[in-house]
Amino acid sequence: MSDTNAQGIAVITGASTGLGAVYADRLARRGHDLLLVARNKSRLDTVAAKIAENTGRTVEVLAADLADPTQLATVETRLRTDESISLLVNNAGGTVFGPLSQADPSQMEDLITLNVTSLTRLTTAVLAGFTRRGSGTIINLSSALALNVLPVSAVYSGTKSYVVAFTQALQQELAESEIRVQAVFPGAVRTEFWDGSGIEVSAFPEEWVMSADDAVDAALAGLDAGEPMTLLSLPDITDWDTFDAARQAMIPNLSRSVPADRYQS
Ligand SMILES: NC(=O)C1=CN([C@@H]2O[C@H](COP(=O)(O)OP(=O)(O)OC[C@H]3O[C@@H](n4cnc5c(N)ncnc54)[C@H](OP(=O)(O)O)[C@@H]3O)[C@@H](O)[C@H]2O)C=CC1
Ligand SMILES: N[C@@H](C=O)C(=O)O
Repeated sequence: MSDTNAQGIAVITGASTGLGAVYADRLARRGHDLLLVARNKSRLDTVAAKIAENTGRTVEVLAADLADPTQLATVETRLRTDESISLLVNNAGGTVFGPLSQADPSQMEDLITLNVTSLTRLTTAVLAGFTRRGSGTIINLSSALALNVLPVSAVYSGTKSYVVAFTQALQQELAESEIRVQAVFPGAVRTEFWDGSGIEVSAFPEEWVMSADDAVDAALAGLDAGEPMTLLSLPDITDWDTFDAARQAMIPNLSRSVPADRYQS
């Protein structure tokens, strides 16, 4: 699945800072031209100018709020129609941590719109061209909190679990094609993600928190190795295989004409 000396445009959402800005740098160094998406145009311009100067690649920016249907549609149209696009990183995402009983429903809805709806619509849009051209790569940012579900992460963990199921289904749908889909599970990474989230990343022990540089380099190493699921700090990836094998082992018994014995009197 390596895309070293890559061709084509890589589209990275949430590229104005954090993991997205590092993905942009690394993918440009691998030979991609870039289309960078986020809300803050001046920050995007700064990231783009630096990468263009360092790598000589063409770097375009598209300022868009992916939680806004009209602005999202503009990005979708570009993904659906630009035949040069070869890679999409669905990285833009946010969080709010706290008990759901005290949550603002509108804020939760906005989180779902960004983390789930925009990722789904952008993937659908880019797949149209990937399917026509018979190749392409999609990288979906999930989270360790898809697996480490906490009392304060009902909506965030829910959105990131969606990313896992969505990615697994797509991997099956596209298994016979040259289109690759990877889910990435970062643990805590030192970025602006934590600002205003309800949790101070500075309160975590140093050994829990990865740098954005290390996180993206590890994620791309997982991509190069052909991993469908990349759990950045998990020492043994076969732990994931064991976990997923247990899920699959249940499948033959998940739909039967009669309830399980324990539900019958
Ligand atoms: N940091 C961490 O500990 C972890 C992060 N992740 C995931 O990794 C991904 C990247 O996180 P990280 O880099 O840390 O986050 P940051 O908060 O550092 O960056 C988020 C990026 O998304 C953009 N963004 C936010 N909202 C929108 C929006 N409505 N429309 C368009 N762009 C938007 C931001 O730019 P702008 O404000 O300009 O729009 C920014 O470029 C997320 O999906 C996150 O859930 C997963 C696990 C752990
Ligand atoms: N994955 C991180 C947040 O999304 C974490 O594990 O804290």
